[in-house]
Amino acid sequence: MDPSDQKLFTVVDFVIFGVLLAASLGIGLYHALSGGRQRTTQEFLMADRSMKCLPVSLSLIASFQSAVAIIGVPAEIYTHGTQYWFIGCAYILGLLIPAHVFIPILYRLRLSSAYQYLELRFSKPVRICGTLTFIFQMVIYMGVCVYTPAFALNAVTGFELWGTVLATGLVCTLYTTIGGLKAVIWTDVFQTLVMFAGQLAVIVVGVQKTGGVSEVWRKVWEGNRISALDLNPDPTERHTFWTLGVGGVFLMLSLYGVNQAQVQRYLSARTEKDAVRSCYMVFPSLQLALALSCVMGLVMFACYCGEDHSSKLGTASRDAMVISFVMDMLQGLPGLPGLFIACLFSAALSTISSAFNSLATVTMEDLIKPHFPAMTEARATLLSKALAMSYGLLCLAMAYLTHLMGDSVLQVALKIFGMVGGPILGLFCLGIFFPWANSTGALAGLGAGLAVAFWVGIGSIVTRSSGTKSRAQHGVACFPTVRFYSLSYMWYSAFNCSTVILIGLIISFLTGPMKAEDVTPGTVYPLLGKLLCFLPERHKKKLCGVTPQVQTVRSRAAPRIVKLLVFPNNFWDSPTFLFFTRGTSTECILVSGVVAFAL
Ligand SMILES: CC(C)(CO)[C@@H](O)C(=O)NCCC(=O)O
Ligand code: NA
Repeated sequence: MDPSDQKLFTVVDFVIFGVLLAASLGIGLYHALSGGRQRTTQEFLMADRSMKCLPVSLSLIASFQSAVAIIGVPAEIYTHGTQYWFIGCAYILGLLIPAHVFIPILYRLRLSSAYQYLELRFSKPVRICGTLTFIFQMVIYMGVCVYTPAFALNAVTGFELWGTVLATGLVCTLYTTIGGLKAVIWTDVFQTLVMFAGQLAVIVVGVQKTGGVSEVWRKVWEGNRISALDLNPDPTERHTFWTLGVGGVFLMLSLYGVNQAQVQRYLSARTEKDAVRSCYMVFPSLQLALALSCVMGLVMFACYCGEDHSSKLGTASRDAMVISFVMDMLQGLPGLPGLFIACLFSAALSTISSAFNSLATVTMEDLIKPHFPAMTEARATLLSKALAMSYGLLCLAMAYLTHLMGDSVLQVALKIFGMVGGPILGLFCLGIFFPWANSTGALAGLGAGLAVAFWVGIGSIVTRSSGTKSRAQHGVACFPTVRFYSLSYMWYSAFNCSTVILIGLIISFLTGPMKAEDVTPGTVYPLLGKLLCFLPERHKKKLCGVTPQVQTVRSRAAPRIVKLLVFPNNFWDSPTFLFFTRGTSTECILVSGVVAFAL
């Protein structure tokens, strides 16, 4: 560290940063020594399925709100104005659909890994392909997450880059390995609060130094940074209402609907109601997080008036400029630079800890356990801990790979979500909404989805064109493929998800669609049945695969044989009813057993 930094960071700052690390480790240690002492995989990976909704909801926000968002969003607003803020519109459907479609289905199946669903609905190979795709996504993403704060800090303050990466990775690995999911969730709660506090501090000080709210407003208004709703339908336009508000819904679904890191949190909730409620509670907090990042970008603009400070920093990165702005603002206010660094690292730690734990879970549940059904619980837990630790170390290696990429970090992260998360979302949608889809279709769909995703994604990197077109270039005639490569990255999730569904359905129909009675009960959401509620009952049954199965069982109440009509996919209409006929009368029982009455 050179001498100028010693002015920037006082003892108080180092203490605050130290407290963050110590508190995170302390929470890890507490959960290693309390409760069941992390001796079962149920506790280590599922937090004993006993979490209440408040910690779960704060933890849900923390998973995908990393230093990438803290630095990347202000950099985006500073450069391009507030258009990105409209992604907040996508949070509505992006959280309502997970709460009312994905959570009920996944929670009621009592899964441990989201990808178990794929085996129940399709087959084992689909589950394994889904799991491998998820691992690929999270491993690349966590590299970006651990690298970003270290890189930005290094560019501005001269903190040793690889030392910072190593420290973050190791601290996180340690508390994740000893404390399990409980520690991950409770550190998330603490870290989310630190994250909000740090951003708020920068904004308050920044507004004050720029001369008050009205002055900030005047400058960003005159500087043309307040964007009107852009309704341009062109899919190559990087940020418009359609790319953000509609494409963003698919991005949100891939993160909040089917990503293991989030699904694991829903499954760790005490009850389904807690899981749904926590998903609802994400909405205001995520809006707050978005607003804080956007306002920080505006304050930065008001302060610098759009000047290009990158030459001063010796780096062309807008991301590093955000840190330099923050340090400018907070200089001479003991404690605040430390709080902001703590905020940055809180965001990063809470994301990579979720990644480590979810990766350990899927590797254990989807790849290892099925092959060793006789494994003892003690050994399985030990192995899970070893996995969490190995992914921690792998994360360090991935940080090095990110180092070689070099793009706006926000764009890199959102591209990964779209390119790899989009096809996984497609796989789940195929299973949940289309009862005819079969296993061959799912595999072909996933393969095609990933192939197209990488074709467009890599094409855009090579031709440097993903939605980077400016208005001046509109008239330029391009080759159709180049235009294809310039698809806005905000459409990646929707586009890749649709490819999987389309190819999946075509192949399913060619190879013989799934019959209603072969679909595992509880794995399909009768979407068509809900949409076509005006149709007569028997047509609806055909369309959404709710033909009752006739099962003959011996009832305990009446020891003779009764016929049981089970509506396999109609479980959605909770509470679930079982109809059974006895002689000429039909009886209906509420499965929960609270009410039983004769029809
Ligand atoms: C995931 C969203 C889009 C939700 O607003 C946002 O948190 C975001 O832009 N995240 C970027 C990725 C990251 O922060 O690691
Ligand atoms: Na985070």
